[in-house]
Amino acid sequence: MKKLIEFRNVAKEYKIGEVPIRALDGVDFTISEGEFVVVLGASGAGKSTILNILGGMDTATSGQVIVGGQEITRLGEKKLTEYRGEKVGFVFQFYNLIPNLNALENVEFAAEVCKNHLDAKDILNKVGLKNRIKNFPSQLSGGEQQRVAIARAVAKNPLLLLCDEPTGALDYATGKAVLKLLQDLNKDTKKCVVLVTHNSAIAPMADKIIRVKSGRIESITMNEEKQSVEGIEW
Ligand SMILES: Nc1ncnc2c1ncn2[C@@H]1O[C@H](COP(=O)(O)OP(=O)(O)OP(=O)(O)O)[C@@H](O)[C@H]1O
Repeated sequence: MKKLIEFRNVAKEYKIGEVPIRALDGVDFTISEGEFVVVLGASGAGKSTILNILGGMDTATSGQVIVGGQEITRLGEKKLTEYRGEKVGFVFQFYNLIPNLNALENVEFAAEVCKNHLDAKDILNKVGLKNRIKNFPSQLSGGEQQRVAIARAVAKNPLLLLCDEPTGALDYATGKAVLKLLQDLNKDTKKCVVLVTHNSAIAPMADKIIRVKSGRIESITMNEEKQSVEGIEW
C-alpha cells in the first residue's frame, strides 16, 4: 500500500529553564494509507508528542515529517494551520465540544471551513446519533459526546484521524463501543487512524503497532490478521 506518513529521525526537545527534556529521540516509522495504527507506551514515553507533531499542533526540533507527500516540518505557521485544519481530524480524551452548540452545530462548525467536508447529518447518523443531533453536550453521555467528537473529526474528510486516549474517560463497555466505531470507520472510509493509548491489550485490533519507550521506537509490528474489537477482552 502507498505510504502516507513518514517520520525520519525526528527529535523533540522541550526546554524548561536550563534543563532540556528530550521527549523524542531519533524516531523513524512509516504508515501506509488506510492503516489502523496503535501507538503504545508507558506514561511519558512520547506518544502524545508523536501525535501532536503529526497533527501539526507541535513542531519537531529536528528531523523530517512527511504526510501525503508534503513535508510538514518545513511549513511556516500559516501553512501548518491550514494543514491542521484541512488534513487532520482529532479525537481527544475529553471530547472538547463547544457547550453552547448542539451536536449537529458542533459537527457543522468544524466541518464547514474544510473544502471537501462531508454532510454533518450523514456522519452523525453513521456514528449512531441520528436522534440526538439537537442535543447539547451536557445532555449527552460521555460515550455519546465522544461519538459527536468523532463525527466532528470525520466530517472534515481529513487525510488522517488522530486519536489520543479516546476511551480514557469512558467505562469499559462504552470505551469498547467507541473503539469499534473507530475500527468500523477505518474499514468503511479507508481513512488512516492513528490511536495513542497505554492499553496494550487493544494491540490486536491494529494493522500496525508502534511501541514507544523513553522517546525512542522500541518496536514496530504488523498484525497479519487484525481482530475485531468485540473479540478482545481486557
Ligand atoms: N510542553 C511540554 N513541556 C515540557 N515537557 C513536555 C511537554 N510535553 C511533554 N513533555 C515531556 O515529554 C515527555 C513525553 O511526553 P508525552 O506527553 O509525549 O508522553 P506520553 O507517552 O503521551 O505520556 P502519557 O501517556 O502520560 O500522556 C515527558 O517526559 C513529558 O513530561
